[in-house]
Amino acid sequence: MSGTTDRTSHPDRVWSVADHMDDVLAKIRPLEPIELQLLDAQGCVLVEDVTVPIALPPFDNSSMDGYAVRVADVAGATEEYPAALTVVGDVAAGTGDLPTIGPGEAARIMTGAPLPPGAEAVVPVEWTDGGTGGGPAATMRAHSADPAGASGEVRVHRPVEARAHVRARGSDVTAGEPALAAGTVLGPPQIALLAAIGRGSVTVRPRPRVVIMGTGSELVPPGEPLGPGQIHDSNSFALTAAARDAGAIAYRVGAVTDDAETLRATIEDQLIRADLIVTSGGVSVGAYDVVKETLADLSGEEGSVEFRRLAMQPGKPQGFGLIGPDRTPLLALPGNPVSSYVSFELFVRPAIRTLMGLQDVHRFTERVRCTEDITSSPKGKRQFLRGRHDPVSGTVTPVGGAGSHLVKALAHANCLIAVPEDVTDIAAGDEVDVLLLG
Ligand SMILES: Nc1nc2c(c(=O)[nH]1)N[C@H]1C(S)=C(S)[C@@H](COP(=O)(O)OP(=O)(O)OC[C@H]3O[C@@H](n4cnc5c(N)ncnc54)[C@H](O)[C@@H]3O)O[C@H]1N2
Ligand code: MOO
Repeated sequence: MSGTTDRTSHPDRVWSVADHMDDVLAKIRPLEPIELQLLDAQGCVLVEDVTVPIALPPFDNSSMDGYAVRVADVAGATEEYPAALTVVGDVAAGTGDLPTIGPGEAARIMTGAPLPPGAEAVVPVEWTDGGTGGGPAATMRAHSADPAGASGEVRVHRPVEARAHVRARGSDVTAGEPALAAGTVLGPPQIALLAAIGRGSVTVRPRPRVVIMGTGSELVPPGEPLGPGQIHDSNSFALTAAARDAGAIAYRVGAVTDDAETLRATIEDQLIRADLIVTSGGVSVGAYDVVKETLADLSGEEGSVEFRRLAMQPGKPQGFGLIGPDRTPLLALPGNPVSSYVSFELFVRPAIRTLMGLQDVHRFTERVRCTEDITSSPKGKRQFLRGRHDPVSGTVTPVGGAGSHLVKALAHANCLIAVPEDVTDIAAGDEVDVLLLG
């Protein structure tokens, strides 16, 4: 993001979205790498170059259920004039004890089983009589139901070329070649490769542990009845879900009442398990805005949190600082539900992804045509309206209004429409930038 050069924190300063984001990201470092079990490393960034220790496949093996044969024995075979071979045994996947295939012999072989010595190719069972003495087989009989299938005679109906239906040793990877480079994000396919080459653990940057704290004496958890003046706590749930979605291990702390001592004690308790703390609510100018009241007073060993006004709507009031002995980053988001979510998308998500060591920390932005007029975006502020992006027509339609309490519209949006600071009106058909939320 570009930023202006004025970084002084004068209380009257109004921060641009870009400057606040730059300031947050400049003070956050990727977490130290640790060794994690493979599945715990999902979604993490690899910090080692992984080399293949063993060839894959480790041995020549069959790609079909069928018969391991010598090519000359089945040359010219047809259904009318089949090649009759003596079955000398079964080779199941996992077998180490292999029969040797001599002239005129075959072994029943299963997909993934090692090609036995002497065999040059595999004939699928469908090209044989399956040892029944009848017509073409559709399948093999289970060994448990017909142990005799591993012996007797099989009639082969078609010839095969050398190495047909054989997966060669090392045809996937060879020992010593690079498997994955440092910097790779471990998704399911990368975890497949690591497991296949025998890696049970890898060195990665861990997922950040993010503590999400709702604040406000009016808040009641969903599932409990509301008393007079109360509302359900939705922010701590939305932000916890968003933190998980960003890649974090998220811990939700139920709503803390508007009491400075309780808030201070709760934050102190949570610091032990947090790489990042996110609060919602209590950052404006009211008489009960205890997040601001409590955190603005921190000093010395406790660290510090600065409260700012941003040229942004929603999301004007924001707090950011480094607190506690480890200087844990804390982002204090405004309480209005849409404000807290939009603030998360713009500032917390990139912070989480920076802690993870990821390169792409921001949501993808696209420029698309707006289907409706947008009027009265506040001058001098970057407005983020909720929108429904249609990738087929390349358009976006605003959902709901600008109110930062409109949770339903948020739930029906799949993008944020960014209206620049110097723009107040957008006409239907004009192009706008959208941040894609999916
Ligand atoms: N006189 C002024 N008043 C306000 C200003 C201002 O500049 N001058 N700014 C407004 C803006 S913009 C915002 S945003 C809010 C921010 O307020 P707070 O961060 O102090 O948030 P609260 O007052 O605690 O709550 C605001 C609103 O959101 C509801 N809320 C809070 N937490 C939750 C939650 N976990 N789940 C669901 N809803 C929540 C709360 O009940 C309030 O309705 O300040 C404006 N005021
Ligand atoms: O900035 Mo507040 O976040 O507009 O509702």
